[in-house]
Amino acid sequence: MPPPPIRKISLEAPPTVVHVPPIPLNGNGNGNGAAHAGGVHTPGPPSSEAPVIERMRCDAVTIAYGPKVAVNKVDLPISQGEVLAMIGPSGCGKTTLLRSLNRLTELTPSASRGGVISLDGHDIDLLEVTALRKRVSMVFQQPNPFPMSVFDNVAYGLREGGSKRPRKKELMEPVERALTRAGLWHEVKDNLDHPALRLSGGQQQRLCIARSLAAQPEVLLMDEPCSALDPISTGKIEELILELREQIAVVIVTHNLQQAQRVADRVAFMYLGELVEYASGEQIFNAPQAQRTRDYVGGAFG
Ligand SMILES: Nc1ncnc2c1ncn2[C@@H]1O[C@H](COP(=O)(O)OP(=O)(O)OP(=O)(O)O)[C@@H](O)[C@H]1O
Repeated sequence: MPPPPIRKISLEAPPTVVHVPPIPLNGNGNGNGAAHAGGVHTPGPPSSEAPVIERMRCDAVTIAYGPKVAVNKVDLPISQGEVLAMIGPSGCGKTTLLRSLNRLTELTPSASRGGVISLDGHDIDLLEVTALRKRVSMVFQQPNPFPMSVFDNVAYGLREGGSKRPRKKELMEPVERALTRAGLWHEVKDNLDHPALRLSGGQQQRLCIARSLAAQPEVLLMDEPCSALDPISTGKIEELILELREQIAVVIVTHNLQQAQRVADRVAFMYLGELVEYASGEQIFNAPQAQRTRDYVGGAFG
């Protein structure tokens, strides 16, 4: 698909666009500099000092719906070993950018994209799309379990694509592992044959995460995963996010700035399709560089 024409978005006051510096792989192995040094930003460091490894990268990514540019020339690294939160007011392009990471934007006929998105150095446009979506998996705002049993929901990703259909017995161990990683095993282990739709909203969302994890993704994209959940379920998902970041790259879109403070090592603040500031959570919430970021995290606009 040809890249869309790069149009200047008209802004009353153009935001300061901060170019993304390369992530330093520093001595403490988490690439965060002072991100964990204290202040309001409190995600615990990965327990095993997991190294930060860049898995994906956006270079000059522009996405338009017809003539309307929704994301404008965004450069962004996405790394395993830390959680990236995308924040910004409604309509600033967070979801559009997130969905482009596993080419879900292609499902919207009017959408076109320019720039390059790479996964482990390979242009995702050159990858087979089903394989890409297994490697870069998405959890949506509303839990969307399939109308089948708890077990079959998680086994779905394992059964897909293989030349031979594995037996239920062979699937039990990977299903248990995925449900355990999603923090749901103990709540459902005696009811694996029950319909998934009978689970609570929070359990359904963790089931969807387990279904994604069963396919062993390298990147997990989460679009407002807690917006439909109560505080206890939200807390469980946030704990899970912090555990997962050691093994995979996690990107979360959230409107909830407290949530971003709790879980994010890195934060990308977007405004009107531009990446205004990309920095550690510590910097974004305690010492933002751009006036627009200061206004947003300070609550001057939402
Ligand atoms: N399918 C679509 N067709 C046309 N325009 C779209 C489509 N989806 C999104 N847009 C537009 O693209 C821009 C960015 O939308 P997007 O949903 O990515 O923003 P967002 O920051 O995720 O917003 P929110 O926080 O409200 O979910 C908006 O102006 C929106 O109206």
